Amino acid sequence: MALAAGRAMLMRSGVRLGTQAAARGGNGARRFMNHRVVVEPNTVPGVAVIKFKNPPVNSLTLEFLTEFVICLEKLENDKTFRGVVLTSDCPGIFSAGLDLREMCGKNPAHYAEYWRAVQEMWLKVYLSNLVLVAAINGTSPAGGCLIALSCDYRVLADNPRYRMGLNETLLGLVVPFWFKDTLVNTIGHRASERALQLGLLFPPAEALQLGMVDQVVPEDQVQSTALSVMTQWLAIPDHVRQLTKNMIRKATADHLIKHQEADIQNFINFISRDSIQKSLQVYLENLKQKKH
Ligand SMILES: CC/C=C\C/C=C\CCC/C=C/CC(=O)SCCNC(=O)CCNC(=O)[C@H](O)C(C)(C)COP(=O)(O)OP(=O)(O)OC[C@H]1O[C@@H](n2cnc3c(N)ncnc32)[C@H](O)[C@@H]1OP(=O)(O)O
Repeated sequence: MALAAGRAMLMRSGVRLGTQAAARGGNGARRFMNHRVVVEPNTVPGVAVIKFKNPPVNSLTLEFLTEFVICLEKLENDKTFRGVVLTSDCPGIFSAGLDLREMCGKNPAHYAEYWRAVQEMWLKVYLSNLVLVAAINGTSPAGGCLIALSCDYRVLADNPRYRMGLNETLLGLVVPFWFKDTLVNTIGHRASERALQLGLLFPPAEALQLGMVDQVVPEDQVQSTALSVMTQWLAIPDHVRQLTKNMIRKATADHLIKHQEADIQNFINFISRDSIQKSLQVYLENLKQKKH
C-alpha cells in the first residue's frame, strides 16, 4: 500500500522508477541504486547499508523521502534482510533535516503531500520490523535527528563539529508532537523540555551523555561499529524482538496514525502563515549569507 502510494508520489514528482539500476559490487554483492538512496548488501549476512545520497546536505525532499520509504519497504519484503545500517554518502552531513524549500512558497496541496510523505517516512522507520542502526557520520539537525532517533541504536562519529538535536525553535517552528514524543522516549521528559524549547544542537560528548546516541566512536569506525552492534541485535530471534519493539513503540506511532489528517491540516495552517514563511525565507537567506 505505502509502496503503491510512494510510486504514485514518485510519478507525480517526475521521478522515473525505471532509472533504478542494479549492479554487482566488488564482492559480488548486488547493489541497488536510486538517485538519492543507495542500498548496499554488506559482508554481514542479512544486513544492508542504506546510504543517503542527496547532495549537498541530504535534505529530506519529497523525492528523497519517497525513495527512502520504497527502499526500506523492499528490504522489509525481502526475507534475506534482517537489519539495515543507515548512513550518509555526503561528507560531514548525515541529513540537514526537512528540505526548507519544500515548505517555502508552495501551495496547500504541496504542503499536504509533503507532510504526508514526512509522516509516512517516520512511521516506516519507527515501526520497521528490521533492526535499524544509525551510523551517524555527520551533522544531523531536526528531521535528520528524527531519523536517527527512530532507529534501534545510534552510533555517532566523534567529531566536535558534528551537531545533533531538534532545533526547530531556532527556525521559528514548533516541533510536531511526534518528533517531541520520539525525543522524550529517547532522552526523557526533563532533558527534552530544555532541548526542544532552546532548540539545542549537541556535540557528540553531550549527545552521548544525554542518551541521544548510544555510542560515540572515531569517525573511521562508525560503520564498522554499527555492523558489529547489528550482529549482537541479530542474535535475538526476529519474532520476539519485533513483538517487543512493537509493544514499546505502538502507542507513540498510534498517536500520529489516529491524528494523521489533523496533523496534516495543522501543518498546512502553520506553515502557510506569512510570519512563518518570512522566518523560513530569512533562515534560508542566512544559510546563503554565511558563505560570503
Ligand atoms: C502548531 C504547530 C503544528 C504543526 C507544526 C508544523 C510544522 C513545523 C515543523 C516543521 C519541522 C521541521 C523540521 C526540520 O527538519 S526543519 C530543517 C532544519 N534544518 C536545519 O536547520 C539545517 C539547516 N542547514 C544547516 O545548518 C547547514 O546547511 C548544514 C550544517 C546542514 C551544512 O552546512 P554547510 O556549510 O556544509 O552547507 P551550507 O552551505 O549551509 O548548505 C549547502 C546548501 O544546502 C542548502 N540547505 C541546507 N540545509 C537545507 C535544508 N534543510 N533544506 C533545504 N536546503 C538546505 C543551503 O541553503 C545551501 O544552498 P545553496 O546556498 O548552495 O543554494
